[in-house]
Amino acid sequence: MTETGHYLAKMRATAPLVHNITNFVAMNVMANVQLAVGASPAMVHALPEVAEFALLAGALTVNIGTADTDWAEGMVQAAAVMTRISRPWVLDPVGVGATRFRQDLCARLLDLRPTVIRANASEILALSGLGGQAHGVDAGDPVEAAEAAARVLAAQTGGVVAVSGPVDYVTDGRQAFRIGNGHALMPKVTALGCSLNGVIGAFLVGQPPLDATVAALAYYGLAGEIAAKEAQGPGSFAVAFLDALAALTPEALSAGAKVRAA
Ligand SMILES: Nc1ncnc2c1ncn2[C@@H]1O[C@H](COP(=O)(O)OP(=O)(O)OP(=O)(O)O)[C@@H](O)[C@H]1O
Ligand SMILES: Cc1ncsc1CCO
Ligand SMILES: [Mg+2]
Repeated sequence: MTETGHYLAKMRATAPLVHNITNFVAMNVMANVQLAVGASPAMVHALPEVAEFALLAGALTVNIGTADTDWAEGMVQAAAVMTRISRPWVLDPVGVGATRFRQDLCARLLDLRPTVIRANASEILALSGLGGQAHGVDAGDPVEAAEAAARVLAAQTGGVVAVSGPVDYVTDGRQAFRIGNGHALMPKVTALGCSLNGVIGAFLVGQPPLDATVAALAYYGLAGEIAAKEAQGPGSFAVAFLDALAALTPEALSAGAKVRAA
């Protein structure tokens, strides 16, 4: 694999416009994360304009965390546009195991073949129909428990599947990687998983999906490690994390990335 820093440098050089249909909890955090990494975020979900806006973006992210009926239609319309014009899009099936509405919406979105699915282990298990022990939107299963489900989903969609957790697992159904970067404070700040989708989306623009996703995860986790060194707890960590994302250089990423083939 090419060095991870290469993908960060290329993303920053293009400063891609990323269209996000995300949840109310994540909107502000995610936009700030995307600005910190060097991308250009736009949070657009209104049904009359969402498909039109998708045409402008280099990548789309779809997160079902606080969807309602109109948002769901907008997600399907925008994802259909991206698939039709061969641009990348990322699906985060937040809390998919919890309700019928989430399951039905995710089934429609899976049919549109997301370039990348990024979720915690419990969501990947639920999405593949294998169950899982979610606590609402939080994971209750270890990453290893979802690795086989991730491979099944990747084969089904033809895309990349990323399972986040203490050690992330990424596969396209043929190759797989584990990324050891990250810090235990990350799941203590809400919407950091959601915001990670936005970083993956930015890395996907004009770059190969599997390698771009691995690089985005290593970058995100390494920024978490750096931020944790000065944080007193989840509050100061959130602030330090934005600073670390902005300050990390491609060279430091290549040096600090903990990526191994699985
Ligand atoms: N225990 C941990 N140790 C180290 N890194 C972690 C740990 N848990 C999560 N991470 C990292 O946190 C980031 C977000 O992943 P996480 O699995 O928490 O997403 P999520 O459950 O979808 O979060 P949310 O729904 O709150 O947005 C990833 O970069 C992941 O590697
Ligand atoms: C807490 C929460 N509830 C719905 S979406 C969300 C953000 C983390 O997934
Ligand atoms: Mg999540």
